[in-house]
Amino acid sequence: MGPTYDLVIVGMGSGGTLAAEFAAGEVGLKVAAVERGPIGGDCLWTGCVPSKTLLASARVAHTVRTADRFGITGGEPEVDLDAVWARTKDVQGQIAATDDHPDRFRQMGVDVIEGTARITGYRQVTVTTDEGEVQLDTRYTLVCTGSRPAVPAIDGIESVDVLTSENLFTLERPPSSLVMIGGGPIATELAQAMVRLGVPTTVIEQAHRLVPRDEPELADRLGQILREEGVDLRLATTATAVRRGGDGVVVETTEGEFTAEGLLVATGRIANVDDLGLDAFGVPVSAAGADVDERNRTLVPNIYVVGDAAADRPRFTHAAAHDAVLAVRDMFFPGRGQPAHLVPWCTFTDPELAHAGLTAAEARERHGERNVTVFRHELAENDRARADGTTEGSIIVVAANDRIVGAHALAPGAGELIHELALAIRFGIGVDELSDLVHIYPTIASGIGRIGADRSFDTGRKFRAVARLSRIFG
Ligand SMILES: Cc1cc2nc3c(=O)[nH]c(=O)nc-3n(C[C@H](O)[C@H](O)[C@H](O)COP(=O)(O)OP(=O)(O)OC[C@H]3O[C@@H](n4cnc5c(N)ncnc54)[C@H](O)[C@@H]3O)c2cc1C
Ligand SMILES: NC(=O)c1ccc[n+]([C@@H]2O[C@H](COP(=O)([O-])OP(=O)(O)OC[C@H]3O[C@@H](n4cnc5c(N)ncnc54)[C@H](O)[C@@H]3O)[C@@H](O)[C@H]2O)c1
Repeated sequence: MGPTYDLVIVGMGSGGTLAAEFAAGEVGLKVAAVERGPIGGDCLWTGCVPSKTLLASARVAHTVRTADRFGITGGEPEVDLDAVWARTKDVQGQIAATDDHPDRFRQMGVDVIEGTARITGYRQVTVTTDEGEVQLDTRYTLVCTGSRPAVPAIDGIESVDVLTSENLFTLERPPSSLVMIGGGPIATELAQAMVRLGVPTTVIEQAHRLVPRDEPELADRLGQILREEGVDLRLATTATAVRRGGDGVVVETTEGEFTAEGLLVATGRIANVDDLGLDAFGVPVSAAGADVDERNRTLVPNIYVVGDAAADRPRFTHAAAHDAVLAVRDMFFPGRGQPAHLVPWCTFTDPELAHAGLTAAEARERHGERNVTVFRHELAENDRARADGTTEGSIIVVAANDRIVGAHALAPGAGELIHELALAIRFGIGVDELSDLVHIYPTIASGIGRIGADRSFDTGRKFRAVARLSRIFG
């Protein structure tokens, strides 16, 4: 007799839920899915959903605060933090009751098992449930166990209550002031949200800019915007010690001391692979995750690892979801489906900062200085941005040998408009061709068309100049 299951999925977050939907709902495989907490994972409970919900409330507060700019009487908004926090829980509840409800997966034919899984054989997963241990025999195992916040070993950190993305959203209300250690996307989004909601916030980042993986010029401008909104941004500053004091927490840094009621740490992640037992079967694991190739295969042919649990993979919901479906395709329809060539991302501040492909510096390093051209559109010259009063930002397009290899936007809705440029990178489109698409006026994205139009005008001019010279000298 063969194994009971075609596929056992460990972890029902961004990767696991999509894999279950595809494997059971679309392909009709016999699937078991093990989850030790509520379905939805980091994205629903501690990540994307609560942070974006918070940012939405913060945007409203900011609009009220700055309404005068639009000829409407505004003023300092009265923010009910309990209600703001309750709203995030409400939105989470709506998703948990619909898209991420266990019964939705059961209706697809998935055996949803509540418990903690371990890999106990090449084709076996053991689950510890409230009722005892259950052994699942399976042809394939897909591990999507996610990651958790890494709390750095700063002197004294164990002596204070540390907030992270895991517990911030479970509070009834946030502290009255915050120091954040780390200036990656988590702290950057939360710092703007907090300050707009009236919670004084200091950000301590050891690098010279926020979101250091993004296009430096745009990251610097975002930092400037956050400063103007009131974030006490301390760049090139490292937290060295933490202690109780001043009715809260004192953070000692290389640039002085900072005090607040609460301390939030967002200094990166640790993959949830340490106690899975993967290493016993020859799969190397570390804090970065389990070793996988570009198709998320481990050294064990029937065990795949995707999402935040995989080492050196982009840590985003969309990346986990794409890789999870690709892994199932690979298991049951080998060779079908493409690994993600390009994973764009966006930091959902206001304005948003979106990223696809190479930064200008990365392009120069890869393609050579003289083969790289950087094109830009300033929102200050964009009619829609003028009308909306959102002229702070730019769209930057990086081309190498006339093909687009990178795109970066600091703009309202940058996370939406970056897709067009990501597609251009994916299919090797040239900057000239951007103007082949008639862009809707007035949109921010029309700036992309303008980059293309200016470029083809430029190319045409150069072409005509060369033709003229060759007529004269040829
Ligand atoms: C504050 C914050 C904001 C974010 N914002 C964004 C955003 O805007 N956009 C974006 O794309 N990404 C965002 N992310 C990142 C995103 O949340 C993660 O990249 C994504 O959720 C990873 O998906 P995953 O499937 O790998 O893991 P998860 O979705 O975390 O799922 C892992 C699941 O596995 C379960 N599990 C773990 N171990 C076991 C075990 N042994 N047995 C059974 N179950 C187990 C866990 O309980 C969990 O449910 C954000 C993250 C944070 C923290
Ligand atoms: N909008 C989004 O897509 C989004 C939003 C939030 C998080 N995420 C995902 O979650 C991941 C984790 O985010 P994150 O912000 O925790 O991590 P991160 O690794 O991206 O950033 C951590 C930052 O902390 C700094 N740091 C580390 N130790 C420090 C110290 N002792 N003192 C001062 N600074 C220190 C680092 O220089 C770094 O910039 C991200 O990489 C991203 O993949 C995505």
